[in-house]
Amino acid sequence: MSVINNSKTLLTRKLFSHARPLSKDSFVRIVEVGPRDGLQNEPKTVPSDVKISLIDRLSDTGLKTIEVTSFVSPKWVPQMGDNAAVFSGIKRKAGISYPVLIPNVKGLEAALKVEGIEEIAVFASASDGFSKKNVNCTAEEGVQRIKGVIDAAKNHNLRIRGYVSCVVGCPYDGPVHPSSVTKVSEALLEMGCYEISLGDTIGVGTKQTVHAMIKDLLSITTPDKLAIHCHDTYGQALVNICTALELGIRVVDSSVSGLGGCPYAKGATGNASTEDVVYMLNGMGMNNGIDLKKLVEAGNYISEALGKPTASRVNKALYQKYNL
Ligand SMILES: CC(C)(COP(=O)([O-])OP(=O)([O-])OC[C@H]1O[C@@H](n2cnc3c(N)ncnc32)[C@H](O)[C@@H]1OP(=O)([O-])[O-])[C@@H](O)C(=O)NCCC(=O)NCCSC(=O)C[C@@](C)(O)CC(=O)[O-]
Repeated sequence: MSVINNSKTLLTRKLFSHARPLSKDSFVRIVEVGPRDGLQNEPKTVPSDVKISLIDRLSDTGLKTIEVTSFVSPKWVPQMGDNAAVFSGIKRKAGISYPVLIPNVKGLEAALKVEGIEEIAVFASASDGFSKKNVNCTAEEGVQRIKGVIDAAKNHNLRIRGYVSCVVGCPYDGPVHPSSVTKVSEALLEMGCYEISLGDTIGVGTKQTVHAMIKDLLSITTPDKLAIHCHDTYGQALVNICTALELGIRVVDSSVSGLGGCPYAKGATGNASTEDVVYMLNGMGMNNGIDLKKLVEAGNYISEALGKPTASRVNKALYQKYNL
């Protein structure tokens, strides 16, 4: 289906024109996690060429960071079993970082065999319950395992991003105290992560709990070392992202078409959709460098490939209503 035709150009310009001239300070970097966080939870195998085509489309939208895949055990997450083929198949563009998620040294070794991997992401949990289900060890053991990965990665000059999951609530342990998040984040920063992405894995956070969690972190670090990663299970993702922006965070993780969820976090839905985040940022006058129309097209591509409706409200409104 043609996404745009000439007769609709005027309408399109109107719809996509709300970005205002912005100060440098207001730039927000979006980390697109759809190809990894988004697809890892899909029950049916997504063909590698579909994943590659999605990433190539995303590379044309203006995104500066696209998480491509994970090198986790295929026994645990079969959907990511084609990691090397997917990474090798994409057309990498200059100026875009393509991190991959790494759980252990074995995963790092596998990633190092693939040409072109320059950035990795490691992941820990602020709660024991989720850590045990997700990586088969306690949160503390998980941090020690990550240390091994980071020490080895440093020998290869890789950039290392850190995730902390369950930053406000755990599906197994319940509410998570901010101090647990601060403790794990501090350890990862000290080990050499350039940034910590704060994952509300099951989307239970509210303005108040997310605010308290970030405030606690700001006693040991600065907002430029933090990113926010919200799942939208309870419809709070955009509010929680705004809360992070108000506290000075300028990196937002999101997932095209609102794909996603973690196979080991029961009931968790997808991330905040990248289309919704970009629309919101544009409306707030916060520059992000992303072409919303191309993003909507990428979102529509993957929704059609998966045979399910988009979870993005903005995608629905712009694509389906106006047939762009
Ligand atoms: C960490 C382990 C491996 C421990 O799993 P384990 O079973 O304790 O590990 P193991 O060392 O006993 O290995 C089991 C088997 O897996 C193999 N194996 C072991 N490691 C690898 C590897 N890297 N690549 C390929 N194969 C591997 C290993 O060789 C062995 O194979 P076997 O001998 O039975 O044939 C496992 O628990 C795992 O892979 N977990 C990952 C789960 C996952 O991917 N979860 C989703 C990502 S996290 C997330 O989504 C949250 C986030 C980041 O988005 C932020 C947020 O939203 O909060």
